[in-house]
Amino acid sequence: MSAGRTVLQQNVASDRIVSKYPQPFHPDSTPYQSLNFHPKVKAACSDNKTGRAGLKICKGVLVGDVAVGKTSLVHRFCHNVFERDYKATIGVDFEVEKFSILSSPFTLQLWDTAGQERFKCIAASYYRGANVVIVVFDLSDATSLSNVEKWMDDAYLLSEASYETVESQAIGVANSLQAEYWALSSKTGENVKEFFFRAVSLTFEFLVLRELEPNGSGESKQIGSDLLKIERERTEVYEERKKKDLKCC
Ligand SMILES: Nc1nc2c(ncn2[C@@H]2O[C@H](COP(=O)(O)OP(=O)(O)OP(=O)(O)O)[C@@H](O)[C@H]2O)c(=O)[nH]1
Repeated sequence: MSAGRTVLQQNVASDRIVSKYPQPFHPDSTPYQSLNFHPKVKAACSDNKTGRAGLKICKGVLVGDVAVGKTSLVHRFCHNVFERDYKATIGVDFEVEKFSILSSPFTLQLWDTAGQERFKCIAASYYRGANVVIVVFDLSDATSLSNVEKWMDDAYLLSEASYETVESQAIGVANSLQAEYWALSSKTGENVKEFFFRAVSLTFEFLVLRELEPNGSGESKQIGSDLLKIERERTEVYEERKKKDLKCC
């Protein structure tokens, strides 16, 4: 936790409190159209005698091409710093951020994976059990967008395109993957907090709803599991490829 942040009860910093449903980057850039937390989630959190909405942890994994800005994004959000000099991630880095969402504690584990080809196999093992997968690309590098689909194991190639064209294509890619798109800058900090608040709140809502289901932790097909579904498919394809050879570390 950065020095200078006010720390409240349960070790949650004052700037990690979510009381309103964070909105998407753009209404067209998300499959999640709710404007508010689910009424059941609100009710469970306001009447938390059962403790059902308490002590939740979620796992978020950042993936994407080499040097697209995964580490910078994590450092901007977790420590409010930006480093101009590129230092390659070796293997995987790990951060923990504590939130209070609708007055319930919620912990986000962030796994920042390396984009370099030689670390891909290591990164794949960290995807398992992820509640949210964040695929990062560089808006100034159309190739890194075309590789988003490689990361999600879908074939879709982009030609040379302007920033606006890349962005509208990115929204299309996100829509086709049932994922949500955000443009942000780790350099200036623009949209970084909004993005993580959104990601952690959607995951929180999903986990609370899943717990409120009659049979407890039944498999739901909403938010987190969509992301998990994509990831599971990705991991399955990866496992298949691994069997067929592929130079793996
Ligand atoms: N202008 C600008 N530069 C950025 C931004 N985010 C990252 N960078 C720069 O991009 C370079 C790569 O950033 P990293 O965060 O290390 O990239 P990465 O994806 O973690 O790299 P690997 O872990 O090796 O895959 C660095 O020189 C950063 O300063 C951004 O939002 N704007």
